Formats: sequence, structure tokens, C-alpha cells
Amino acid sequence: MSTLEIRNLHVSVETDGEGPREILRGVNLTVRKGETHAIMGPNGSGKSTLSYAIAGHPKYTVTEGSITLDGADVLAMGVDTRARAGIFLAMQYPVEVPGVSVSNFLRTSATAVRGEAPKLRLWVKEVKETMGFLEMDQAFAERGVNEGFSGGEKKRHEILQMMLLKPKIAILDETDSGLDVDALRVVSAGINAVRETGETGTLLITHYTRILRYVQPEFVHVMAGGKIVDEGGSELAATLEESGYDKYVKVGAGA
Ligand SMILES: Nc1ncnc2c1ncn2[C@@H]1O[C@H](COP(=O)(O)OP(=O)(O)OP(=O)(O)O)[C@@H](O)[C@H]1O
Repeated sequence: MSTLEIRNLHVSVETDGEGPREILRGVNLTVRKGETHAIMGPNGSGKSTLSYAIAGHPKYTVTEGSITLDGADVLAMGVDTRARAGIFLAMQYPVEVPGVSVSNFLRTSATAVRGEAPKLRLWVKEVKETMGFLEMDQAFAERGVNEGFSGGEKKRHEILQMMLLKPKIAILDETDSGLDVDALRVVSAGINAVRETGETGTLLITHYTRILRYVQPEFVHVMAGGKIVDEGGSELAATLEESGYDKYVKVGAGA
């Protein structure tokens, strides 16, 4: 069973001129295959830092603790090895890659992750069908990656990648932000389609409960001040909608 285990994770970021700053201060989290976890929390609590640390962003240094995937030391792996091991990050702000078409990007990514090129005819069919599922115009396949895409189109493209790459662990960093109602419905359907295979563990980072009406997590974790300060089931998300994060901000800052 695929399991991502994070133990006592401390992460620092290199600041401009002020040396390293500790952002994560002892995060513990276990995500198993088939499970959906939501990480919620106020601005600046460390949610994106957690996602970057798992994916291997070079600006973030793990100073203490461990991350393992099926027992293998993720921290000893480079970014590309992590992706091949089955870790996928849908970024909060997807970057443009001008001059690289979506179709080339997707096929190259799939070849790298699978270790061999997908059979062309089957691959083309799969990409077409998945784009259809996500209600994306097929013309996107020939456009530069994220080049001139709207915010919502970028997020659909992230989910398209996830559906095609079929990761063991999918980290979705604010995939819901900036989506209109229709895009939210379609993106959520994509997340649920992957989830229903039972093969992927999902870490859904969000501020809002809006997406959790479509994608119901079994586990909700609240992050504040670089730590997980509360945990529960989907009922916790409903409580947060009512109460906000105020009480957690104090807990996160205090300890
Ligand atoms: N390069 C950096 N230099 C200085 N501070 C940084 C840097 N990168 C991140 N931080 C700080 O780390 C904290 C956590 O940021 P992070 O992006 O992980 O929070 P977040 O919970 O994802 O926030 P949001 O919900 O607003 O996206 C913030 O206070 C942020 O300013």
C-alpha cells in the first residue's frame, strides 16, 4: 500500500538578505493510497511550503524530520526521482513554458514517469478523452504550456496532468482558487475520478470549504504557524466555515 509519511518536519526558506527562516515547525502527516486529506489554514501558515518540501523545491531546506514514500527516503531523492516515484504537485501558480506545446509536455512527462514512451495511438486517445472529460478545447494541446492560459485554464491543465500521470501521491495546492462555478465542478470531477481509482493518495490544500462540497476528504488538518494544530473528519471543515481560523492563529503563534 502506497503511504507518504511525514515525521517531525522542519523546513526553512532562504530569505532575501535575512538568512534562513523556519516556516514548518514539526509537521506530522500520513497519507495512504486511496485517502483524501485536506490541509486548511490561514494565509502564510505554511501550506505551500509543505507542498514544496515534499516535491523537492530547492529553495526549501529540510532541517529536521523525515519524508518517506513506501518506506523510501524521499529527502534523498532529486525532484525528478520524486516525480518518478509517484509524487505529483499541482502548483498554486502554474508556470508558463513558452515554446513547449501541451501535447509534447504531457507525452514527455508520461515517458519520464512511466520509464517508457506511451504507445502513440492509445496515448492520443487517452489525452483526447481526458481533455474532453475536463471540458478543455482540444486546441489547447498545441498551445505553449500555460502560455496565455486564464487562471482557470491553468488549473484544468494541472488536473489533466494528474489524470494522465496517475501519481501515487497527488498534492493539489489551492487548485480551487480562482475557479468559477463550472470550472470548480469540472476540476473536482477530475480529482474525484483519480480518487475513485483507489490508487492515489490526495493532499488537497485549500483555504475554502467550497471545493470540499465536491471532493469530500476523509481527513481534515488545520495548519497554523507552521504546525498542524487540529485534525478531524469532514465535519471539521464545516466548523471552520462558521468559526474561521482566529483561534488557531493564536495556537500556532504561541507554541
Ligand atoms: N522566500 C521567502 N522569503 C521569506 N519568507 C518566505 C519565503 N517563502 C515563504 N515565506 C514565508 O513563509 C510563510 C509561509 O508561506 P506559505 O506560502 O507556505 O503559506 P501558505 O499557507 O501556503 O499561504 P497562502 O494560503 O497565502 O498561500 C509566509 O509567511 C511566507 O511569507
